[in-house]
Amino acid sequence: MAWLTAHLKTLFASKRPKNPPKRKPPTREEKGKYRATYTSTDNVITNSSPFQSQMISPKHSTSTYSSTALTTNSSNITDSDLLPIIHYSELHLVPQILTQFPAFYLIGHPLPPPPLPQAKQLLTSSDSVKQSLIHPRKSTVRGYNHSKPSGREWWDYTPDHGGTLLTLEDETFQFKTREYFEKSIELLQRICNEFNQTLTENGEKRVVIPKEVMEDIGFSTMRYLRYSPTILERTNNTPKPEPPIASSSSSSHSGSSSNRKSQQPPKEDGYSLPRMEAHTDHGILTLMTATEPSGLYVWDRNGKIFSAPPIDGTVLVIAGDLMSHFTALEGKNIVDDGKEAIGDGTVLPTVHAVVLPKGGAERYSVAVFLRPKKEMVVSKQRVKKDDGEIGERDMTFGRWAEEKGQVRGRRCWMIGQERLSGGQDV
Ligand SMILES: O=C(O)CCC(=O)C(=O)O
Ligand SMILES: [Fe+2]
Repeated sequence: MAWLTAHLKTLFASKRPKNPPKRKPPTREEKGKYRATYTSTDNVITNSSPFQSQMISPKHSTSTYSSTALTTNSSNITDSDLLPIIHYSELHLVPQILTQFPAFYLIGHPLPPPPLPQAKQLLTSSDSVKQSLIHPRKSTVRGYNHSKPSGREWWDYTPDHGGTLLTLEDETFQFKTREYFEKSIELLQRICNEFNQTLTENGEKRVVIPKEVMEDIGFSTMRYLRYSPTILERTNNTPKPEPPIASSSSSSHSGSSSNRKSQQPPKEDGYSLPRMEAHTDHGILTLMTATEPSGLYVWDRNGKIFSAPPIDGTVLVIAGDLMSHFTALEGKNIVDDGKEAIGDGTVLPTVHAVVLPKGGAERYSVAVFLRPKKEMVVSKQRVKKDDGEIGERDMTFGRWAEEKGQVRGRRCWMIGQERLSGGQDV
């Protein structure tokens, strides 16, 4: 496992990609062009959007879209930290965009409205209903789960058996859930296909993402999440100072201090706001949508943070761990070669976290995870054989996920960002 820890460190300790794409600051003319396109052409994004992210329209050259994002090296969140928005008709831009941005919004897509009402319906069901949706073997990726100290609960869809297991007995709920899941997976598979359209030097298409990802839903799933101050439970392990001697005799009942502690209202100090710790997703791609208030943040490979609020009509797409395996430099693998395997076209997994803003409102979100079968080989790993020769061993998706799970702090691969994760696993 040392290899994995070392690998995680090299991936994210690197401040810059090995061959960072050269980006020139936008000229005044380019900036003007960007504004003109934004307001006058596609008219898809309106100024009513509270977050005016950049639109990558069919008329844009790829050199234009980095204009606002390259103006600062700071990891502070500023107004100019905007994620790109691309149109469904421009999916071919995705392989390049994901090397330059940790996420993008997709507009003009064929998905039905996001099943946020269904997320609310399920996650505000009675406790007995929720208990009945817990997986018999307590799987945390199937059925209902909660994490009270993090103020969130979630439910993972089970696609097998037409989505009829561990679900609500409600036809509309089941229909809308299955429909959104299936259409989202199709969309993510289409995006994957774009990675296989790049030509090699011989003019052949380079298969970056295994074909079976496009043909099989594998271990894909969809998650409904609810973040709420009412779920939060104060679990501060810091021992409380002993009560003063004078009063201790009268209050020496055992457990009184912890009782007092649990009666305290949750303190809104960033560690006790509803949240999900910084992490990367195991799979290939994740599609997300949420209600306000948002609280979703993504990091790029240089440690720069982008806020990723919901924007009407769009979905947000981020990269999972497997994208870095699939898009590593030819002949290298990220497990053994670390930074050396990262080239201009390598997509790193997107570190992301949710922290609800202070104020008490709830947040619902839907995340669709494109994941292969557990047995799918995602890369080769070099091993020293008994006779001293170097051989290769298959790294399957299942093994990757399992070994990542054994690394302490596994979900926060980003060195130096421990504060957001609270240094804890989830
Ligand atoms: O709630 C969200 O928006 C993010 C959920 C997420 O990152 C996850 O479930 O892995
Ligand atoms: Fe995630």
